[in-house]
Amino acid sequence: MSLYHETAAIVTGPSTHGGSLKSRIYGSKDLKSPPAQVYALAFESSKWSAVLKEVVENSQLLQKERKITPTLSILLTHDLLLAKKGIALPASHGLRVSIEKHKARLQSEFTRARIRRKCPTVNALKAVIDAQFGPAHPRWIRVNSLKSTVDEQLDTTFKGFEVVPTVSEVMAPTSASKKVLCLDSHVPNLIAAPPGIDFTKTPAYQSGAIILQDKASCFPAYLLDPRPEDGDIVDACSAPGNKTTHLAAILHERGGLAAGQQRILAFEKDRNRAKTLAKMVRAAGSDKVTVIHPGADFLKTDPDTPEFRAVGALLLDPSCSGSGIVGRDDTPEFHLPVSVGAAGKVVNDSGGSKALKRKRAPEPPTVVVDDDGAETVLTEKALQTRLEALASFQLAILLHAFTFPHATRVSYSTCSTHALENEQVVLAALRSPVARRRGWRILERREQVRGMREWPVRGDLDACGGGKGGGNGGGDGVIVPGVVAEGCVRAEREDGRGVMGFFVACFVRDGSKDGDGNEGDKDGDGPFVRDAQGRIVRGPDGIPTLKSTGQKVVDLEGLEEEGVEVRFGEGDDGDGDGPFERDADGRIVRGADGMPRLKAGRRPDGEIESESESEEEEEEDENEEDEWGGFDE
Ligand SMILES: C[S@@+](CC[C@H](N)C(=O)[O-])C[C@H]1O[C@@H](n2cnc3c(N)ncnc32)[C@H](O)[C@@H]1O
Repeated sequence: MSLYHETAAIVTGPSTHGGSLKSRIYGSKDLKSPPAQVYALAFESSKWSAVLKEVVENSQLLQKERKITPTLSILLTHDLLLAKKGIALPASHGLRVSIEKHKARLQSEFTRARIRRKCPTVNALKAVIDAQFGPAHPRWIRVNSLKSTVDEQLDTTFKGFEVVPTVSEVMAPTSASKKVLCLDSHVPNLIAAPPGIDFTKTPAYQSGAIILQDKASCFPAYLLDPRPEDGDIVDACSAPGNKTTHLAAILHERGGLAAGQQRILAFEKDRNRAKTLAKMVRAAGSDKVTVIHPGADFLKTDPDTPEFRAVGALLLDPSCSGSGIVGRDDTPEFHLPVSVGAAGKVVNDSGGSKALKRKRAPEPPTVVVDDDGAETVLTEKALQTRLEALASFQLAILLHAFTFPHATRVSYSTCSTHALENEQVVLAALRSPVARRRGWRILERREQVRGMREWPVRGDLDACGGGKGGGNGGGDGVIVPGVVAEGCVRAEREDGRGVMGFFVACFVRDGSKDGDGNEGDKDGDGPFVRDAQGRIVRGPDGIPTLKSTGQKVVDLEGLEEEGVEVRFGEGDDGDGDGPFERDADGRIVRGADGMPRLKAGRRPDGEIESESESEEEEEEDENEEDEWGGFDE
């Protein structure tokens, strides 16, 4: 069966699977054509079917070609007039021959339909159709403060754009390809532009001055609110690096990086994804302050290792079900053309105009998305099992972060809409022995940075145990559901705010409990010795000194014996230019994984590097540059 017959059968046939168009297609065991192709054809043809119905009826195609059913006529006309590659059938295939015979007539009816809609070009008509049916989602652009400023971008990349006050004006169908933008009122340095404008070819995008990143995905680093006094910051699950680079931008603005006080320690378990992370970090200009641990499982790190003694804050964005980013499946109505036969009878292959769109009955979410964006349709039971496994992994990451000796802030986020991965993980973490022992509590709404405090969509009260009340969000063992729910931040797809589905919460503690080394922090400004400006004092080796002991937090001499990985963004050694190899221009030389190379051929993992190995890495590194396709959202 051809792609067109299979798609027509899905579009018109009775649904045995129920649920959305996507789950019906991906759940069908009988399809011979690739499900993605069937879905794209069904969805796109539905979007265009109101226009194509006119084209087919006015060209009298159905009267002339009796073998083409009304459903097939829409699918074929769509590909003939709108698909880049035309009809996906061999040139001699009967269906292709039947439709291509009428190309000139169909084309001229299409032009008439376009003019009736007052669209001067096909692209203008496409923009109108996309705006009607495309996701109501602006293009979110984060100006990377490591490389540029909002003002600079308004004068260059966005020159000629009209600044409008609300994101709904940017998302309005009439704005689809208009030069309008909105400066976000919650997240600093964030701009919303219409989805129809492609920024990936702009110099700003290519140089890393702007990064395409959904607004909700900017919440974790912003809510974590890292400051110079927090010391080193861990990003536990980093690739592709949107939040890692956002952390760097925030720290840069606060002067922590300029003073060389802080590093970002970025973990990524998957080595391939760590390569993407390294590219993104380099392109965003934050490579000098970011130490990437490629292939490293954050859960296997030992928080008591001297390398982590200066870690004051952690950002946790672990793998999740991805239900917040599942593509919209709000399938448009499929308009069928009507053909009047010789006897004046209406000919129709499915009994009149049929809506593809199922009633929006509550249906269990059945699609999950992995870290690489691959979608899987699951039964409700399988979904529940998957969510439980994810939730226990997410909780493990959170509880591990709670044990870092000097950590006082931890953000936890997912792009999932399921309470099981969100509020319930937060509650379980607050109830955990380590949270109680070390005084971890939720960062209450009133304590959050302005933009997050003012963001109106909060956690699910029922999922937090219901009820309302004052009090606090943990810490001394008292967990008040209303406080926890208000402390949690949610983002909902399709609520008119133009964001993806997302969840974030931040945990804090005062750092004086549990004999964790902070007892020397009597003045409340953290565990390290500071200069008159309040900056952490580091020795020539870049290591801070603890107030409590007067000793450096890392005993470098002892490290090698202990087999500890020593990795610094920047540092000094005997000859004053740091421990890493540098090129003729003084730039740090990095391996294929983005890690700086230690001098004397010593790799950060402590092994001696052979010459041939190092050449291979360089070659690989060059190839990677070629593959760099820009930032992902
Ligand atoms: C949701 S993605 C992170 C997205 C990233 N924070 C960003 O904003 O670009 C989760 C990442 O965590 C990684 N990961 C999962 N488990 C991990 C672990 N135990 N240790 C380190 N990385 C892990 C996955 O490979 C994946 O790349």
